[in-house]
Amino acid sequence: MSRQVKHIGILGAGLVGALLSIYLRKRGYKVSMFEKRADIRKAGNESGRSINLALSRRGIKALKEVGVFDEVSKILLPMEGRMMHGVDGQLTFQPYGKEGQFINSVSRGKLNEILISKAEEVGVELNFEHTSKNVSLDNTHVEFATPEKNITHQFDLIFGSDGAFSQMRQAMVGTNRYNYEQYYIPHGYKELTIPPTESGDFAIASNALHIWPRGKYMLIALPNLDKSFTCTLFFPFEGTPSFESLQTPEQVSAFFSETFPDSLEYIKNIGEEYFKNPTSSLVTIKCFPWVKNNCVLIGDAAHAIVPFYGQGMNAGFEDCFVLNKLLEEYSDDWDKALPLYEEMRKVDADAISDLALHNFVEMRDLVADEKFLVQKKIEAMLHEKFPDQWIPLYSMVTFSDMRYSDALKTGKKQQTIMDEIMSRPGILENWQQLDSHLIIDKLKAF
Ligand SMILES: NC(=O)C1=CN([C@@H]2O[C@H](COP(=O)(O)OP(=O)(O)OC[C@H]3O[C@@H](n4cnc5c(N)ncnc54)[C@H](OP(=O)(O)O)[C@@H]3O)[C@@H](O)[C@H]2O)C=CC1
Ligand SMILES: Nc1ccccc1C(=O)C[C@H](N)C(=O)O
Repeated sequence: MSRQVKHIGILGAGLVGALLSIYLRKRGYKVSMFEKRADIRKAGNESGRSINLALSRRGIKALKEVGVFDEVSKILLPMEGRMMHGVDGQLTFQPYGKEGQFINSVSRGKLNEILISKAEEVGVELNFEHTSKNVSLDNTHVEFATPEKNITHQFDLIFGSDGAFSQMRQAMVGTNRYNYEQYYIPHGYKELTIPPTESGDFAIASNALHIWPRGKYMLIALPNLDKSFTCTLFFPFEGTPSFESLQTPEQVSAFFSETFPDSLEYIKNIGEEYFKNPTSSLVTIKCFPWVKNNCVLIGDAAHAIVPFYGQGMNAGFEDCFVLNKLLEEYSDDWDKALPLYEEMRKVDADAISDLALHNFVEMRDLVADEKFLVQKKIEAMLHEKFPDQWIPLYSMVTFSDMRYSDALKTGKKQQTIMDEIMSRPGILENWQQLDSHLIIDKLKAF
């Protein structure tokens, strides 16, 4: 029987749920959104475990489509490249793309507030402090726990945008022949802060994403609107050094002065700061299908990825954009749109999931290697000369909207060619003499 959809329920008013609600309301549906937390516009959002987000092309495109980008643009801080901090305090800058291309540091809380306000403005029914407890995949209803009582609501269609530990996905996992996989990396993360200087300025350059790459782990810092930086230490849970091996303020202090010495000029009282915030874990989750009867997963609920490419939110926003395009194309025939949505997005989510895991190695290790930085320069040179024929992988992912799966495929071909080039003797000194036409021909023939 075909789906007749009038009333849609959305579980989770995080970034993806809130954006999705705007899309669907604008298409004319009655949309009710339910969020476990209190309204962040009133309650604030101080979790002490918030990695700053990097909004880029895909996310921006999805925000523009529903007319919310102008508002969002006011809270963005452009980052034009990576600023690497050596142990000796030496700084090396690596641009992300061509001149004028950048990614945007943005606070999750502030962005979420804008999206929720927009959802309210377009007529989405908002329900806070509603935790979905029981999703009936067969009857399309949900039981919610609220501070007063439990209540059940019935819908024509329900989206689970309730994040990495989705309650709706939990219900799906319990069904026959459901595929589910989760993987915790050996590292966790801890938030630290670089406050503004006494004169109220940024302590370090605000137009870059700062990295202290140290091989097996790293510290990063992204700028905030109040001129502070949110730093994140990505560090193994076990071994030496690790979260386990640093137990006292003295140990932390000694470790930081040895490993990230210049950071101590900016992070005040690291011994105390370190123990203020919790240590959180990092998980990759893959599952399929994303659609069961009239229940649909989207965003992190469908594909939780590690944060290292800065693409989790962009990918979730792109889910909304793609779904909306399919609904447009098939005149809101959900029976046609939903199978295509899950088929297309699953392949792309798997691709960005793998890319994100690899970008951790790039950020914590490769960016400290001269050879890697020269490879980036060669690829930038090729892109400059042949803008449509050689697009570096980072640019395909971040500054284009080609499918993640296509970017991954092309990136692998390019890497094979670059591996051979980088193995040539003297390449570090002579790279500017490379015959770029020959390289492009190789890629075409691949
Ligand atoms: N920078 C960071 O620290 C984080 C970034 N993100 C980014 O956001 C992107 C998009 O995330 P998105 O898919 O929207 O997921 P999110 O985790 O941002 O949002 C899900 C929302 O649903 C809430 N929720 C969870 N369970 C229930 C439930 N049973 N009933 C009702 N509400 C529930 C969550 O509350 P609660 O959070 O209390 O579980 C949260 O507010 C991610 O890919 C990632 O890039 C996401 C999380 C952290
Ligand atoms: N937002 C982040 C959060 C955590 C870790 C990395 C990011 C990034 O954005 C990395 C950036 N894309 C980079 O490749 O340098």
